[in-house]
Amino acid sequence: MTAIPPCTLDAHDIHKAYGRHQVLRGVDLSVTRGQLVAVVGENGAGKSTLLQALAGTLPVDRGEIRLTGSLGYCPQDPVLNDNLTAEQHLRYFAAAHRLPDLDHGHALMARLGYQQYARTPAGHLSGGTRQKLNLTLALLHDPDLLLLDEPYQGFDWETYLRFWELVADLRARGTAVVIITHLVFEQDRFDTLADLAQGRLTPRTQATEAHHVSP
Ligand SMILES: Nc1ncnc2c1ncn2[C@@H]1O[C@H](COP(=O)(O)OP(=O)(O)OP(=O)(O)O)[C@@H](O)[C@H]1O
Repeated sequence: MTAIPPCTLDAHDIHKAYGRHQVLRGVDLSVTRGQLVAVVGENGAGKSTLLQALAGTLPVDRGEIRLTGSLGYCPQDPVLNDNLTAEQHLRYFAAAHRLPDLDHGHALMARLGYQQYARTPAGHLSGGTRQKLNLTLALLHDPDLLLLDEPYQGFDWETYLRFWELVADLRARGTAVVIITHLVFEQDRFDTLADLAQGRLTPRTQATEAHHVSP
């Protein structure tokens, strides 16, 4: 009998309230290697709350989250030190992840097209470039699971297309990716659309022919 590969992420019965405002009311989500999952839902539905909970940056009130492997998390608002350059951010994060060099970081910078800003303090970067750096930092250690909260806000069209090429490569190598998105036109790109409403997540499996839609 073939063994079923373990889920990269397995979240069960997640509850989270802010005071008396119950935002998550029993969310279940399983993500396997190479799976690309979209989390959709209205403004205020709790998508960012869910991603923060999955990333472990927000304690939950109830439920269980199991993660196999390493995690990369790209929050909605870049968490950068305005006084450090893009290059210095790479250096700090590389040290934190005990990476031997910055080669991967430099490759990501080049791929996302902002290497000319390597020596610019983050406080002087444009919103889109800050977002590119945010994404680079989440990808630096080549995580097994990537959680992205509206990662392409502020990206120009060229960068947006490069972003999707990058995601396709990651997925082909087995990275599991969860993305919060509001863009209806791109929803065919995902294996699964998971709808967050009334504090619960309802997954819808996409048609298989939709996997390789060109930009
Ligand atoms: N730290 C907080 N304290 C209190 N309430 C919060 C906090 N963070 C979020 N909320 C509330 O929880 C609800 C869910 O917020 P969240 O940001 O998770 O929604 P979202 O689906 O990501 O929204 P959007 O699509 O607008 O980004 C909202 O009503 C929001 O006001």
